[in-house]
Amino acid sequence: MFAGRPDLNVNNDILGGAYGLVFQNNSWYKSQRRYALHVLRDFGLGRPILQDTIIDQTNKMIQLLKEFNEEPVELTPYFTTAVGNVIFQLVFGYVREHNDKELHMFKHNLDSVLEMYNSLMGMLVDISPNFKKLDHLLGGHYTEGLKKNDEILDYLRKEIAQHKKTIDYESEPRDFIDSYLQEMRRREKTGNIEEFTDHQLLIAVYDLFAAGLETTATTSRTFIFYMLHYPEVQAKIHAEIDNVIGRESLITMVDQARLPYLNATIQELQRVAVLGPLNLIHMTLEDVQMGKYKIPKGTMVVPQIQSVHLDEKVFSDPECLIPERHLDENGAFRKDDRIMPFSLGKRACLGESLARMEIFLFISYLFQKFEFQPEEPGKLPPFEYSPGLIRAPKPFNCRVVLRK
Ligand code: HEM
Repeated sequence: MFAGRPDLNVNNDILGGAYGLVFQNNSWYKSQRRYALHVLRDFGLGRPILQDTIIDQTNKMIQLLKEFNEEPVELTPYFTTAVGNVIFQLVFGYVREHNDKELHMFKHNLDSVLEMYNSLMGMLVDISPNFKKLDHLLGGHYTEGLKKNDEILDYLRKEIAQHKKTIDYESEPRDFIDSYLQEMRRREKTGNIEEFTDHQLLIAVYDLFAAGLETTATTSRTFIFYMLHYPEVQAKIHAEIDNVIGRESLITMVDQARLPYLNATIQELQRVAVLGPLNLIHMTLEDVQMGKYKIPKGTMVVPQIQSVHLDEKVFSDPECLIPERHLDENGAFRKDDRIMPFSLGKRACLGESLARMEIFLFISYLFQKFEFQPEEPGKLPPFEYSPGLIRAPKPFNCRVVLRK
């Protein structure tokens, strides 16, 4: 009933209409969602390509951070490279170097487009496209955002064209684009193309970056932010990793169940950090009766995750990070369904398993090797956030100290 998405005018400008995996047409979202989930499962579980990429990217990040020799560093670009490369691997079948200009330009362009959604002009355009005529009076950000959007689309079109030249339709797919092209070919043969078109592929790929990059990178960076504020929690994570895994051993997803304190801290972080306070907009697909209220079909609904995560009736001291609340009396991890950073229901995050794998592996490896300290003793980064749909701590420096 709540599984629809509104038809936003901004999406006509950015995505050419209701396509992709986030804002796609409400009558066929299920088939696209199912297909994307199938591909993610294939690369994540069927063949552990993504786990290998995450571990490789984390090791590269560790090498780069060592080079700072404990001098202050801002971590955003390192998480951008690592998370960006996991999506590059998934979608394009290759990764980029840390200092690769195109990867960071790609992320910069995506940030500009996400800002458009949140801008005053973005909201006005949703009321009427005519407001675009006033963009120059408000600084021209909307027009600028559309230029960046064109650059992203051009980049993705080039990648898809390259895949079309090099794909082997009979072999295992190399990545998401190959899988999708093979599905299109199968459907062509049966005369059943439906919504599996070039444009849908383009926007689906776009959405994997738009939905998967900033979210995962910011969650990981916010984890470090909180560990600066809670050194006693950091010390317990170190102790658990030392006892269970050791300082040198490889960590894989099999080890996750052996690290209850780390799992509890990640769950608690995802509760307290409220990465997406306003979630994504939903729309009712039919009339809904909720108690005494009737919500007509086609109403926009904005679920507010923080109304649960930060409700003191649900969690005592809701603003404090207390991993122990997710451990039972034997120290075993308790998953809490009231904590829903990936949302709920038919439109819940499509990349949840991938994101969970990334966060677990990044964090476990980084804390196996490093202690994270404030830039100066006692100089903690303030709880201040950059404006936007995603609640991201403002950039902060920290010292990355190799554990002896
Ligand atoms: C920590 C990381 C992440 C968080 C917290 C997160 C959270 C969310 C949330 C709250 C939604 C909205 C669900 C709703 O409307 O009810 C969403 C949707 C979505 N996410 Fe994620 N996400 C993360 C990572 C990822 C990754 C890695 C990918 C894929 C590469 C991804 C792909 C998507 C897609 C495609 C949707 C739209 C689903 C639909 O409309 O059916 N996300 N995510």
